Amino acid sequence: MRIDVVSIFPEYLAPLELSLVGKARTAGLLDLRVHDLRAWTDDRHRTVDDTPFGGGAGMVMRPDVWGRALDDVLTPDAHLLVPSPAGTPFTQRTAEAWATEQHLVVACGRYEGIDARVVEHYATRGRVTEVSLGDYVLNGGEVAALVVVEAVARLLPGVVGNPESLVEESHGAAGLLEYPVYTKPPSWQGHDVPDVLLSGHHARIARWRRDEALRRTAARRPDILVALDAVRWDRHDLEV
Ligand SMILES: Nc1ncccc1[N+](=O)[O-]
Repeated sequence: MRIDVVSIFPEYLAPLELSLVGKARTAGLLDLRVHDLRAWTDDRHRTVDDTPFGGGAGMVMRPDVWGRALDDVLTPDAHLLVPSPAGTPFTQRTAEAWATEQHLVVACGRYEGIDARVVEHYATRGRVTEVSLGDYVLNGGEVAALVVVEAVARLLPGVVGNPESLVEESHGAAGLLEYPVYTKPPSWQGHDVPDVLLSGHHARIARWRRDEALRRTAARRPDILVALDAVRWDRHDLEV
């Protein structure tokens, strides 16, 4: 998979050189390219923004600079992603879908955003998705780019050492939150590991883990339970 990220702060994406994503790149599983949007400016001051039509505070990123950048970076099968608080929510399901793509291009906007005609124009030529991490305002799309790249890259075959570890996760296939995890020592600061986990009784352990996932999800994310109408569970299991 190839991922291009375009930003006026390319150094913001430096953490992607590290760890998991770094390994994926050296293993040739991920071709990640980070670009400085200012490389496509056409003036001495390397200007990327201007005042908004219709007035209002802040600045808007110019369509012509983004157009030259995206014309260079996009390929016919690319999916253009534009992080924005006005985007559609990014979830594990989104990450799974995008992990099967050939080419993702992330356009990181700053200021008040990118001139709307950029999304409009490229939507006529290929797939474009305005995507949101959540209902809060960041100063730009770079943090979202880091999140999207990590969430997608870790799903690429061969990137995570043990694919099994991708299975039992929060927001995994069942959509529930993950159960609590423990390791040695069996007792720490007066807190003991639940006995069932030391029992070696796999069926009971699996049941306990499922119950804990349901309990946590009901307590912290009832919205997920409501959405998971397909989940077969009895309320009495939850004892909540
Ligand atoms: N929440 C956001 N704020 C600014 C830019 C991008 C954002 N996002 O969620 O992708």
